[in-house]
Amino acid sequence: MSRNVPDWPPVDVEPVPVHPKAPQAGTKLGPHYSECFGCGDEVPTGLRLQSTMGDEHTVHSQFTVTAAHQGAPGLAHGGLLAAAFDEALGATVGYQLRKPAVTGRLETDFLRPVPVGSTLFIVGKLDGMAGRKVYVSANGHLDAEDGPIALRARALFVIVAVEHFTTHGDKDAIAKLSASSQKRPDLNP
Ligand SMILES: CCCCCCCCCC(=O)SCCNC(=O)CCNC(=O)[C@H](O)C(C)(C)COP(=O)(O)OP(=O)(O)OC[C@H]1O[C@@H](n2cnc3c(N)ncnc32)[C@H](O)[C@@H]1OP(=O)(O)O
Repeated sequence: MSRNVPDWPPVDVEPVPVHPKAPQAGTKLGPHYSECFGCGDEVPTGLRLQSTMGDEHTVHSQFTVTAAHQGAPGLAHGGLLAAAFDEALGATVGYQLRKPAVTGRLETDFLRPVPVGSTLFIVGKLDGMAGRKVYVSANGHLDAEDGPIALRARALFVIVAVEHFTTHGDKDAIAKLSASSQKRPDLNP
């Protein structure tokens, strides 16, 4: 079945300026915040995505689907898969720009069912930037780096000031993020 996919990025973009201190290829990333639903190691019900820097400005993330992630019997819930991609795309942006950014728009194509027990190998890549807008996309391969693509996602992240998190979230957000970051000397060269 053919699918009409709109142009991407949808606007003229510049290359994304990767931060000179972005982690080297092969570096294991995250959790960027121990209480993050997507990657945190202190969230029993979290997705626990594990990410690694790849070559050519990519980030590779793995997400294993458990019984807690079901929608239909034996199959992953679609919204939860979108959450996993939000995390993987956010890591692709955040670790490479080293600037705070939030998801403005996220679109997901579900191409194959994702069974409980399977692992998605998600490869996120930076597609370009226009002002504060960062365009990023990812493919999710089923059960192997070169497995069939089960999901595709595209997102717009918007760079924000750090005050975004203290104003709208927790007044101690910066201290909490900093404390999580201090546990990761590999990310603070
Ligand atoms: C290492 C770190 C790893 C981190 C991983 C974390 C992964 C998880 C990431 C998340 O889930 S973040 C949480 C979910 N997202 C939010 O809660 C964001 C809520 N939305 C907002 O706070 C604001 O709407 C937002 C900051 C996105 C934008 O508000 P602003 O007032 O700062 O900017 P503005 O509205 O002027 O938009 C800036 C540009 O983006 C464009 N834009 C914003 N939202 C858009 C949208 N939905 N679609 C298309 N364009 C959009 C907007 O048109 C504009 O384009 P131009 O510069 O060309 O004028």
